[in-house]
Amino acid sequence: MFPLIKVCGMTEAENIRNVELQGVDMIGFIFYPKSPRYLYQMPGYLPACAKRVGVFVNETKENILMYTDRFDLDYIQLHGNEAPEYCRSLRNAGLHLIKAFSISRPKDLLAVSAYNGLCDYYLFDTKTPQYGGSGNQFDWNLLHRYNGPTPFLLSGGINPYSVKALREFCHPYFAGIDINSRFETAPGIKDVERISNFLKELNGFTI
Ligand SMILES: O=C(O)c1ccccc1NCC(=O)[C@H](O)[C@H](O)COP(=O)(O)O
Repeated sequence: MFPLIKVCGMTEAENIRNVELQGVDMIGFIFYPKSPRYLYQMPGYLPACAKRVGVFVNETKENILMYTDRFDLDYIQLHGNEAPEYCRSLRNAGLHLIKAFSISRPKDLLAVSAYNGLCDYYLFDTKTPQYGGSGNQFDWNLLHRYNGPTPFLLSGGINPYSVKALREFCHPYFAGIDINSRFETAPGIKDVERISNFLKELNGFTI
């Protein structure tokens, strides 16, 4: 099986249930009001097998704790300019963290080491003024300068045609992928068939 699969930016109950049935490992909910995938009300279904990931951008600790409690979140994904000390304080409160880093050039990886030991995963995404969900890919070769120790999710513009590149991508700390806008019929609504076909292809089945 391919490493971890996270599907991000889900909003609607039946859609969540059907995506979870594809065997994905993590499902992300975006609690950032400026995102077109903002989850503004509790869906009628939340994942029971896939881990629940709450995505936040420069959010207060108080609100993060409130959402964690309300949605029973397994991971908190920090997608803004959150400092290492802020991550430490969330970790000390018992939260499991995924810290996102926006990558467009080698120097963007310099900030990463300050977060070592504070996060369960890093998520390397494409730099965009909207913080995430750009649908654009960055140069994955830049990640060969990253030498751990935190495992990472690869993100940013992954699409149904990324299978070959993903199967060829090799890195000792590569833990999985995060998919989002390239698998949507509308913001926040995922195309289950597109995801299903993609996962079959990724795992080596022909479709
Ligand atoms: O998806 C959003 O709208 C979003 C907005 C603000 C912060 C984070 C956001 N998404 C977080 C993710 O983990 C996305 O999956 C990631 O940015 C990749 O998205 P895409 O390029 O669309 O595959």
